[in-house]
Amino acid sequence: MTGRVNIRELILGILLEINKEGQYSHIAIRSTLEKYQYLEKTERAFITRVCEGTQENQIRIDYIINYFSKVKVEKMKPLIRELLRSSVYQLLYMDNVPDSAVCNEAVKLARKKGFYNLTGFVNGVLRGIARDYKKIPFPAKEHKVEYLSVTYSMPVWLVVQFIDQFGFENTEKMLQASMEQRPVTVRIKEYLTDREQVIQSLKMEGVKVEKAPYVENAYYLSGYDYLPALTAFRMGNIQVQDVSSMLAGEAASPQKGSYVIDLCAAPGGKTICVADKMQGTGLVDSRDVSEKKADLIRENVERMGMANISVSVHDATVFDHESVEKADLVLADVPCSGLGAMGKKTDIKYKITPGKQEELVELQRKILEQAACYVKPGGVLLYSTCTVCREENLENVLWFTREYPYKLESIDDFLCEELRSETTKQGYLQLLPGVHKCDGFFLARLRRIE
Ligand SMILES: C[S@@+](CC[C@H](N)C(=O)[O-])C[C@H]1O[C@@H](n2cnc3c(N)ncnc32)[C@H](O)[C@@H]1O
Repeated sequence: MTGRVNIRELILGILLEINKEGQYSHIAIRSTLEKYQYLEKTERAFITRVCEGTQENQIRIDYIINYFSKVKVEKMKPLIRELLRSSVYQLLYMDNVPDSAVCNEAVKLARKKGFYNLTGFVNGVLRGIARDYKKIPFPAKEHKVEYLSVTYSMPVWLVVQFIDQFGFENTEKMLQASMEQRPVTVRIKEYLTDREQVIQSLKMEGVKVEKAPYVENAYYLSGYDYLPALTAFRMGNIQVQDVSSMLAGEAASPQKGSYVIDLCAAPGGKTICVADKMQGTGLVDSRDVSEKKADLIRENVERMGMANISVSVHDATVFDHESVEKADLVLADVPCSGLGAMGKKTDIKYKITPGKQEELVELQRKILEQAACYVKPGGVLLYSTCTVCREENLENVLWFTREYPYKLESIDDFLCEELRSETTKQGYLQLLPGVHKCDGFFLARLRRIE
């Protein structure tokens, strides 16, 4: 590794930024990598892997450290805590890094950062773990909450909520799935696009293309270096989107010529999907809360070559007189806790708290209140989130149907046989990672009755 900078010191800096200063992990990692652009590819990969892995497995790693250390993790100096965490990750999850190197580097770094009196402590804890890791008594399966929390590094309050809502078995499937890697999923554009030709072009560039489940034009891609460099991407024939999100477009299923308002649209996934389904007709009025977000939509709309989309900045919690009873279809793909995609965003599970969840429910209902006014009588409101929490999903929809003149209507006609169930007949679908073959997601189709 290069002598110019200590890679493990950079990792320490990133982890402190995330856990002490509350930064999102992908932002902290990205800004460090941008700052040190001269690093070699292997060094960049090492930094990303250790930071993401340490974050993802933090609760389990802390359990291990606490077993070997008299001072508990939460009482440690932040720098020593992050140093131990990232070193334990390397010891236990990275076979190609020798244990002695991990321990020596950690001791050197503790000394460099001025913690001379703690070098013996750091050394003792790490060598103890390297030697006796197999002796740790991890929680047994009978202790359901602790077992799931430590095995899958999931905060206890979320484990309790999940078991209550989905039962133990489904919760374990969800948590297991959240730790597995899945290939990137893309939607191949429908309108004026020859799907077979797009697949051929991807294959010719060495990409492995596999059919993804549930949606006709959903595919898994792997084996490429840089997705934006692929011809199919540059030509606007494919759009990165999880199958769960594509299902919102399926359930929305707009008529040709419709006027659609997408209230929370960035980066534009569902906007594009719905506009594509209208085959160049009608208009999708695509909105988000800031200019920065609107630009993200514009970038994607332009690349995909969609003419029936207009993009603007609008706060969905603020009433818009101009839109009253104008839309055939309103999409309310609201901000949410994002726990359906916790496998992709490793720190989401630590950032959300019961208080933040309550605030989100309030925001979601505020957006729904406005959305209710924009749908024409007889029109459709499609509510969706990328989370699994009942409070943000079914409970919001049931509240909405009590307060506003809407009723849930069956989505069975828009879904493949495999996804149809009692709830889809009633008008909603809760997807769970590990139970379904996609991210966690919720969608409900509501018809305005007066
Ligand atoms: C789940 S994401 C939307 C994803 C998007 N529909 C797609 O398919 O690509 C939620 C969006 O809500 C936006 N948002 C948050 N608060 C908002 C508000 N008050 N008004 C409008 N949009 C808001 C966020 O900026 C974010 O882009």
